[in-house]
Formats: sequence, structure tokens, C-alpha cells
Amino acid sequence: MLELDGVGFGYSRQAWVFRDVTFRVLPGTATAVLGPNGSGKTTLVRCAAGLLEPAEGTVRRADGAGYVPQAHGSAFGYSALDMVLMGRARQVGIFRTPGAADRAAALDAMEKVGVEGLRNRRFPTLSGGEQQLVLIARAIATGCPMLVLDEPATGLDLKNQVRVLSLLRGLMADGMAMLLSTHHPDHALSLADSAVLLGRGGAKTGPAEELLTDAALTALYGVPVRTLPYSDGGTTRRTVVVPFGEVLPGAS
Ligand SMILES: Nc1ncnc2c1ncn2[C@@H]1O[C@H](COP(=O)(O)OP(=O)(O)OP(=O)(O)O)[C@@H](O)[C@H]1O
Repeated sequence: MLELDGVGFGYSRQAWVFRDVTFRVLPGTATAVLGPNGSGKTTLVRCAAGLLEPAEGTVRRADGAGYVPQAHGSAFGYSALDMVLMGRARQVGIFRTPGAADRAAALDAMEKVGVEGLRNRRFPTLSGGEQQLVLIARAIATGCPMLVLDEPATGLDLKNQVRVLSLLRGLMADGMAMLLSTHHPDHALSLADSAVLLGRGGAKTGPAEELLTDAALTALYGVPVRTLPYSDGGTTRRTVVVPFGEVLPGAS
């Protein structure tokens, strides 16, 4: 479980990125954070994951969170399996080397994501999408009951987007709590129970279906957004279309 209460953060004293963000992510549910470039999505998920200390408000996490970053360092010459084993740091401790159980957990996570075949490849030689999938496997390997993902679909082709969304749905069905930032309102609509919109007028939170209206998305992004219904395995969901060529006056 994750609970943010009145959270605010600024990189300098003069400028807040956001203030007064309050929401809860319960086991088996997902919350999506949406907003234009620079609105504070990464900052908010890093606060939620415990990687940044909020300037005000409180963050409560039950049992840690597996974090999937948006960008990653060079990772030197580590193999993909080494990268996933790093997710076992909590279980391994600082002075031990990973044991058979850690290796099994890492391989199991790689299999879930469908990247076990990449285990001996050097991480920096993987494509951007393959690296993203390995980082998701690393977060799963932590064994934490919560995942915090910063734009998990970035760099993924359509099949891998579907694979990751289905995987996240499966993890939620097993009771995992999830916080993800995304530039895809349709992903939020298909996955998330709740949403956090980081816009000009401050943060808005609420049920995803109620919050992600055409009007709210249009105001958030400054382009005329329309949502259209489609059938997803018998469930009616909404996808998002944006006619090209029309940026609304005053949009950032
Ligand atoms: N380390 C930093 N020092 C100072 N300002 C920062 C730092 N990191 C981010 N910012 C600023 O904070 C604001 C929010 O950045 P953040 O990366 O959280 O936005 P975002 O919504 O994730 O953006 P994007 O969609 O482009 O990834 C931006 O104005 C950004 O320039």
C-alpha cells in the first residue's frame, strides 16, 4: 500500500513542481500519473518510490517498492541477468553474493517479462525497448508488493506495449499495487483505477474513468483530445485520438 498526503516538492525554494498531492494506491490497483512534459510526473513517482524527499507532506509505503526508471545509466558491462539480480539487493545484503534462490527469482522475473533469452547479453548492447523490459524484470525480482514505474511503455513497440500492459494487469490480479507515470491516456484508461493529473491548475486526483474526460485531457495537453469506445475482450474501454494540426491558444 502507498499513501501520499499533502505532498509537495520543488527543486529550489522559489519554485514548487507540485503541491498538495494526496492519493492512495491499494493492493491490486493501479494509479496513473499524467501531465505534459515537465509537469512533474518523474518527480512525483520518485517521491513515491522514496528516491526524493518531499518538501512537505508525507509518503507512507508498506513494504518498499520496485522502481522502474525512465532513463538509466551506462550499466557498464553488466549482463541483463546481473541487472535483474541487482533487484535482489534487499534479500542479498551488501556483503553477500546472490545465491541460488536469488538467481531463480531473477530468472523467474525475466521469464514473466519474456526476456530470459537475453540473460547473457551485455545490458548496454540491448535495444532501448529490451532494456526497458529488463528493468521491469528487475523491479519484479525485488519481490516488493508494489511497483513504481516511470513511463514503462517508452520505447516499446506495439506488441511489447501490449505485453507490458498485460503483464502489469496480471501482477495487479495477484495483488500488486502499482503507480505509473505515462504519456498514454489510453494506457491509463485500460489499466488504472485512479489517476493523478499534473496540470497548470495544480494536481487533480480521482477515479480514472471520471477524471480522464475529453474536456480534462484537452485542458491538460492543450490539444483537442477525443476519447472513442472500443471493445477489449468484451470490456468496453476508451482510446484516445488527437486530430493533428490544432494546438489550442495558450497551450504550453
Ligand atoms: N534535478 C533537477 N533539478 C532542477 N530541476 C529539475 C530537476 N529534475 C527535473 N527538474 C524540473 O522539474 C520539472 C518537472 O520535471 P519532471 O522530470 O518531473 O517532469 P515530467 O513530467 O516527468 O517530464 P517529461 O514528461 O518530460 O518526462 C521540470 O520543470 C524540470 O525541468
